Amino acid sequence: MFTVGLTGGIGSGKSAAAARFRHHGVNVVDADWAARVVVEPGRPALVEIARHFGEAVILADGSLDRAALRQRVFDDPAERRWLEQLTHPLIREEIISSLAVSQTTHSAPYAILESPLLIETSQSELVQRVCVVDIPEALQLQRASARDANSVEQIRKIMAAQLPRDERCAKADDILDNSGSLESLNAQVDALHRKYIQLAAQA
Ligand SMILES: CC(C)(COP(=O)(O)OP(=O)(O)OC[C@H]1O[C@@H](n2cnc3c(N)ncnc32)[C@H](O)[C@@H]1O)[C@@H](O)C(=O)NCCC(=O)NCCS
Ligand SMILES: Nc1ncnc2c1ncn2[C@@H]1O[C@H](COP(=O)(O)OP(=O)(O)OP(=O)(O)O)[C@@H](O)[C@H]1O
Repeated sequence: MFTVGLTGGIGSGKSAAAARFRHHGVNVVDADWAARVVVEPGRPALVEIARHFGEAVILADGSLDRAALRQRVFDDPAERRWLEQLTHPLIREEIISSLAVSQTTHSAPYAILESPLLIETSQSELVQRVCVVDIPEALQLQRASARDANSVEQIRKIMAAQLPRDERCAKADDILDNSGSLESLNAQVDALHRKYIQLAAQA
């Protein structure tokens, strides 16, 4: 099925845009969700993580202590790369399975892959078009820190591990400007939805 990649840095508004695409009956597959599934208790990747980082990243109930691992990997790029080489191939497989159900379960003629690291990884091979949710970096920092328990310092480190704004926008086929209101974002998504229906029909 024709698939559009929806990307943007942390706190840019991908989830907000994705919610509007879902409202139109589009199957939105979320890479952050896939990243959680592959490290659930009982999955081999969680055993590997515990072996590499130690029991300090495992909670009493046996699940991953995400805050502890976040601290470890965004403080040390080598540790982040280790985690990525383990999880990214698994995340990709999970995404492929979730995209496969689009045709049978959703009314829209195209699917969305929502991913913060679409352009940074081989996930870009899974899409025919790239849509970037764009906001100035200062606003990104402000919205992400208002939402998360993460400190401003930690969000800066996460942003540093992602593509710079200009490089991401340079790879975009379409750009959603989310520096304004949610109403403005929704109106832009509605226009893109109409465009993607046409593109899917031609594909
Ligand atoms: C380090 C982990 C455990 C922290 O979990 P936590 O629940 O705190 O954050 P969550 O997964 O919701 O991610 C929040 C945001 O951080 C950013 N982020 C996450 N991982 C990465 C990464 N490897 N590089 C750059 N940014 C990242 C994204 O913008 C994401 O939306 C988790 O992010 C993780 O497992 N990351 C590695 C897998 C990955 O690359 N996921 C990104 C989607 S493919
Ligand atoms: N246009 C807007 N006006 C005001 N607040 C907004 C707007 N768009 C999104 N937000 C808020 O900004 C925060 C980040 O948005 P959202 O969660 O959609 O970003 P995201 O790109 O999915 O982030 P992440 O990569 O961290 O998952 C949320 O608290 C959201 O409610």
